[in-house]
Amino acid sequence: MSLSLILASQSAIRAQLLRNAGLVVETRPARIDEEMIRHALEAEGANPRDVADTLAEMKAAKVSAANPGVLTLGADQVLELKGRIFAKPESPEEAAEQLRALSGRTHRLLSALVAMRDGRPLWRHVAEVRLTMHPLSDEFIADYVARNWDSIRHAVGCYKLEEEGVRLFSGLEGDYFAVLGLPLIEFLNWLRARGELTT
Ligand SMILES: Nc1nc2c(ncn2[C@@H]2O[C@H](COP(=O)(O)OP(=O)(O)OP(=O)(O)O)[C@@H](O)[C@H]2O)c(=O)[nH]1
Repeated sequence: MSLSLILASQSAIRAQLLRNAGLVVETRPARIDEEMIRHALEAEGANPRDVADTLAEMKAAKVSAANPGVLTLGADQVLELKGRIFAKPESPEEAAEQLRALSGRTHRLLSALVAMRDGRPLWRHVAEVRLTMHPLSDEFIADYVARNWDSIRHAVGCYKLEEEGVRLFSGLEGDYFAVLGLPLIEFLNWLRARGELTT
């Protein structure tokens, strides 16, 4: 019998990664006001890691409370460049501006996952990935965004590593799954240690 869980996320790739691993996943997006919470946390001086962890926990908590007894996951990603936090782009222009800022530099992606049951945190992990972009011309950026906007609009970094976005990078230190949306290996290790996975 495969493990069943609720994923408190609208992220299609997060659900796909968990299903590809053989888990039975029901998605229930948490729909919290991430921007308001992120700004409040930053105003209190929270660092990007804590912002991602807190948002992931809040998403899990909201959905877990409404689904008693069911293992519920909340996830969040924060992109940080030189202390500045980036969120998902609202427009192609914003995506181009963000990619110009990331071009030729190394940024951090903090990918948080929190597991809860009945509103109680059982496990949490924040993976850090350092991604180095090679220098991109403004012309390439404009063309890349025009061709990929419908896809990259759903990604915090304005790129999808499993698609053409891989071409933007000259280096990556960390976990591929954490870039896509969640630290999958660490989560499966925890499930296995609890005896909730047979392999
Ligand atoms: N497919 C893909 N998605 C990416 C990549 N990098 C970041 N993302 C997505 O960017 C989004 C980060 O924004 P979040 O606020 O954490 O999540 P969300 O999509 O708003 O969904 P919620 O969990 O409901 O908040 C997630 O959906 C990630 O899966 C990537 O390389 N590939």
